Amino acid sequence: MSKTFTPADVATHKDASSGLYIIIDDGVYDVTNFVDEHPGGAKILKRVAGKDATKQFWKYHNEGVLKKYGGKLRVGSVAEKAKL
Ligand code: HEM
Repeated sequence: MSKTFTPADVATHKDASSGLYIIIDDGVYDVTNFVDEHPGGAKILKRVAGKDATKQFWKYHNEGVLKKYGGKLRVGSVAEKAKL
């Protein structure tokens, strides 16, 4: 199911109780159940939860990562681009 989120909606999902959402490009990803298996570590993902992590994401990953995990983790799209 795909939803449309504003950056403000995503910002409410920044801890384990509300779920950990991050924005990459125009996508919103729920990484709540992924943090513990993230090869880059849980800490770094928790730090960007609720935020636009596009810059950080593309610094450490390539297209293949979103192709592999995007289908499983993507919960929707951002209505407007977050200001960095
Ligand atoms: C949907 C979100 C994400 C997914 C599915 C994901 C997945 C992965 C995967 C599969 C790797 C292993 C390396 C590779 O195959 O390229 C990795 C490494 C890493 N990730 Fe992520 N990641 C996500 C978000 C992030 C974010 C937002 C950050 C930074 C804030 C981050 C930081 C890192 C770092 C530092 C590494 C280690 C790179 C290295 O050892 O060279 N990741 N991630």
